[in-house]
Amino acid sequence: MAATEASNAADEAYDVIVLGAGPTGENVADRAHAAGLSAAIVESELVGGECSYWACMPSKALLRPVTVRSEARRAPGFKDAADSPLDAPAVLGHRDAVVSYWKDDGQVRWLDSAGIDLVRGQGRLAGPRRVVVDGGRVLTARHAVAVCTGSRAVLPPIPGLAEARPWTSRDATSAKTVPGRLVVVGGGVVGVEMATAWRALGASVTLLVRGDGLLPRMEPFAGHLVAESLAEAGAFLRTGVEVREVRREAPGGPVTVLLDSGDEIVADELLIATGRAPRTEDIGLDSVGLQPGSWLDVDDSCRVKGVTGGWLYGVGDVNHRALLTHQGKYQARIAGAAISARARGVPILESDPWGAHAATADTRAVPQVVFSNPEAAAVGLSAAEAERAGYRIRVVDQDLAAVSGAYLYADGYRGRARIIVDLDREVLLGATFVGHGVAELLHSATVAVAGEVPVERLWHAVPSYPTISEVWLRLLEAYRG
Ligand SMILES: Cc1cc2nc3c(=O)[nH]c(=O)nc-3n(C[C@H](O)[C@H](O)[C@H](O)COP(=O)(O)OP(=O)(O)OC[C@H]3O[C@@H](n4cnc5c(N)ncnc54)[C@H](O)[C@@H]3O)c2cc1C
Ligand SMILES: NC(=O)c1ccc[n+]([C@@H]2O[C@H](COP(=O)([O-])OP(=O)(O)OC[C@H]3O[C@@H](n4cnc5c(N)ncnc54)[C@H](O)[C@@H]3O)[C@@H](O)[C@H]2O)c1
Repeated sequence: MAATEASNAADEAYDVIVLGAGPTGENVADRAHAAGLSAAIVESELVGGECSYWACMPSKALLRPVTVRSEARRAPGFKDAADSPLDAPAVLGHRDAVVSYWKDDGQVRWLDSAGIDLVRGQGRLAGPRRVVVDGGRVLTARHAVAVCTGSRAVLPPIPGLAEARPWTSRDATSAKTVPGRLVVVGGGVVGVEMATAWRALGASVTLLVRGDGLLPRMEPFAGHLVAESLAEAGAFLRTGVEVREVRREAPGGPVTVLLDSGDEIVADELLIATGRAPRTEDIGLDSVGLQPGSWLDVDDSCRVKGVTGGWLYGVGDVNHRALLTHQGKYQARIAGAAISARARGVPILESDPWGAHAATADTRAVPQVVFSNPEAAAVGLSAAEAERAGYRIRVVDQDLAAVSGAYLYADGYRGRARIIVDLDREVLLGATFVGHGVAELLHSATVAVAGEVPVERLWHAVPSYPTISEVWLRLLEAYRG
């Protein structure tokens, strides 16, 4: 259909059309509907998206028993009981239940109850404000189209890799049996979490990392502590290696991974966890003057730059601002508010930093928990990022094991905490915690960073005794001297 073709009587008109019913798309549609706009959401697979079926939910279902067992092993009275291997079929069965057996009835019911129309099929832009579903049904948007099509795993151009049919994150989160030997390529979040889970479920795991450590986007001590614990769990970690070639002679047979060093590793499965690409190659971006396959370049209200009329939004993974479910949902709340304000003709949007229509946290206060064993949790800038950005900073470190709450939490507790203080404003730019039980500690730091709470006021935020949160006190004492 020509990009300029006018809408006709058979077209279905909505105020807002959302492409992709992942966590982000669901929330854009919900916010639009809550503001009194009509909304349709187009989904080609399962309502709930990657997060619900092949990412956050199944991966955390696999990892939770790993953490529980590890903590139980450090609790007097439990050690022996927790020494036996994990019951892999039970863990995999629980994972299947957590993802509702890859059926989306529950999420569809939620869409119904929220008053959002679901259109099943592959959506493509066909010119301004127009979406064609599966090449037939035509939807038109009075105010906005929000592209929330997410991301998929990338396969690097390694000879023989595609032919070897490696696991991607989808296979690693949905596999029905435990491979005997698993090679994982990539030391980022997916690589670390999946190496942790499958090692604990009984696989012999070799983790191949190109750089010099794990979790390179976090403070270096996070990667060190997680690597130490993976090694103690029996995983093999090889840093500074590059995969040169991959061979699988027969489908389902063993796979051989050849390294630059000349070494060969033979395994039953190979997981490639080397990052993501946007799902924008076949959504008609060319019909509105954009490059198919590109990340969507958006402003702080998540409106795509350079599109005449300003009706196109890119929200969630697809804009590459922060590839996390909670940030996608946050962006959805901001974009939903901006769409409805613009639809009402509000003359000036609240687009200053931290305004209602600016996803400011995306650049200042992104929290992330890596559900490794131990957990690694961080928000805001690392020391290296703060220095690169030109801040005058002081880095304050504390041994988490020295806190009474940690001492009681687990025998032989190991962990570390760091805050980054902006010396000019005396507020926190970032914080990192590594150790058992720190996932739930992170939000305190997120409030401090996003709230730009002055250090002198944080001094009055008294942590309960004896909790791991008491590390806040130690950090502030060390800073104030
Ligand atoms: C293994 C793994 C674990 C993760 N764990 C976490 C975690 O613990 N915490 C966290 O915050 N983040 C986690 N993430 C990241 C998280 O999954 C993503 O940030 C999140 O799913 C992004 O949401 P989204 O709605 O933008 O995209 P998606 O969840 O990818 O949803 C996009 C939807 O769009 C649909 N779609 C695509 N193209 C079309 C089209 N043309 N027409 C119609 N529909 C279309 C897709 O079918 C999909 O349903 C993890 C990622 C991976 C890979
Ligand atoms: N708990 C969580 O919050 C969670 C869990 C999983 C994934 N995620 C999100 O999903 C996204 C994707 O995760 P990911 O781990 O795939 O990506 P990533 O970008 O975090 O890590 C990919 C790693 O692979 C390395 N790499 C790239 N090409 C390579 C190659 N050819 N050979 C070897 N190594 C190579 C990169 O240097 C990088 O360290 C992340 O942005 C993350 O935020 C979040």
